[in-house]
Amino acid sequence: MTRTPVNVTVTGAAGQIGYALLFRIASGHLLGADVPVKLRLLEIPQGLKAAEGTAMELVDCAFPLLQGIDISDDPNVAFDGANVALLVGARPRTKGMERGDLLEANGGIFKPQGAAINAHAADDIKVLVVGNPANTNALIAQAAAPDVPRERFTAMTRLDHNRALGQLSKKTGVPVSEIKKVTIWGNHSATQYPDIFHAELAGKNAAEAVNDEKWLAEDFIPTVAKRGAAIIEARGASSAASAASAALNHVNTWVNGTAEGDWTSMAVPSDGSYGVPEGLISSFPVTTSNGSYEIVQGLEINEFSRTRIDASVQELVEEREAVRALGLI
Ligand SMILES: NC(=O)c1ccc[n+]([C@@H]2O[C@H](COP(=O)([O-])OP(=O)(O)OC[C@H]3O[C@@H](n4cnc5c(N)ncnc54)[C@H](O)[C@@H]3O)[C@@H](O)[C@H]2O)c1
Ligand SMILES: O=C(O)C[C@H](O)C(=O)O
Repeated sequence: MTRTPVNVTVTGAAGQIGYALLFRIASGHLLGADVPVKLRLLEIPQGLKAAEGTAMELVDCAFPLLQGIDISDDPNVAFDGANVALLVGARPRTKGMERGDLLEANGGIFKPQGAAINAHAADDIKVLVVGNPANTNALIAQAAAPDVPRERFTAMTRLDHNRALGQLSKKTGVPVSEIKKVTIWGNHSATQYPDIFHAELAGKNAAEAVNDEKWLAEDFIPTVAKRGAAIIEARGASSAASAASAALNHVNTWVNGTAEGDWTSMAVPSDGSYGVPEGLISSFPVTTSNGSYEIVQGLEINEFSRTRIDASVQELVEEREAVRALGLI
């Protein structure tokens, strides 16, 4: 039987993450090697020509799974029938811009996009927000989509999760494939907390195996948390291929499930678990199956972790207060 194609909407399609993402979606890395897709690309008017160029290249790849590409600058068109939405396009911080200005500018993007998702997306819509500040942009889009179940709005901390795996592997020599149960808590920002106290390295507790709290506090945590800035410094542009790869991982895991004995990190609406105020879109350890996720329960949080989780969550609280004051949620 021929499968119905899945409609995947990508915003910011002509940007650098978009360029690293679209070819892999079309070749089956988002949903699976047997799932046909239709791409719906959203750009601002100035980005349409470049998006058309990318669409020409996608056609030229003759991907067997790609069953159509539509391009629009109208969110109501781009989200029509969307089953998966990757909200990548965002307003970057420019010189002289305060955090409040950044949140307001992004409100102008994510509020109408949330409303368009509410009005036009498919009933099974799953949303991943990549564009920064990702957690709070997801909150803005969610607030504008009251008819969509709130748990369908998520933000990306999978890149941070993957960065943590990479750093642990580099330190210990244990291959990434044998590292499990790493967690990113909180915001996708420099306050995030990469936690290895529950992680396993080749079956052994990672914090015990590493046994080096100085490295943990002074090297591992800041390296992971500030990796985005380090990439910008080195490349002169923010992470693109690794961000695209993490976005594919996030959705693929959400749809197809976490491996037995492992979990992943996703920023999802809090249900109050681990003292994170309800409704904040904060990163947690989650397991997924049958297209749903659950926050891992019952983990013991030591003092070292508690302070760091609370600091990142406090930043999210402040961002929520700021967008509330701006009338965005
Ligand atoms: N969550 C993460 O882990 C993570 C990692 C890396 C980058 N990011 C963020 O992802 C975002 C995109 O990064 P990039 O490198 O692709 O940026 P980019 O500037 O190369 O591309 C952004 C694209 O979005 C488009 N755009 C802007 N407003 C739009 C709108 N209203 N509708 C549709 N498209 C719109 C722009 O025209 C541009 O083509 C940035 O906010 C970046 O900070 C997040
Ligand atoms: O775009 C940025 O500011 C950095 C990005 O969020 C990243 O983590 O690489």
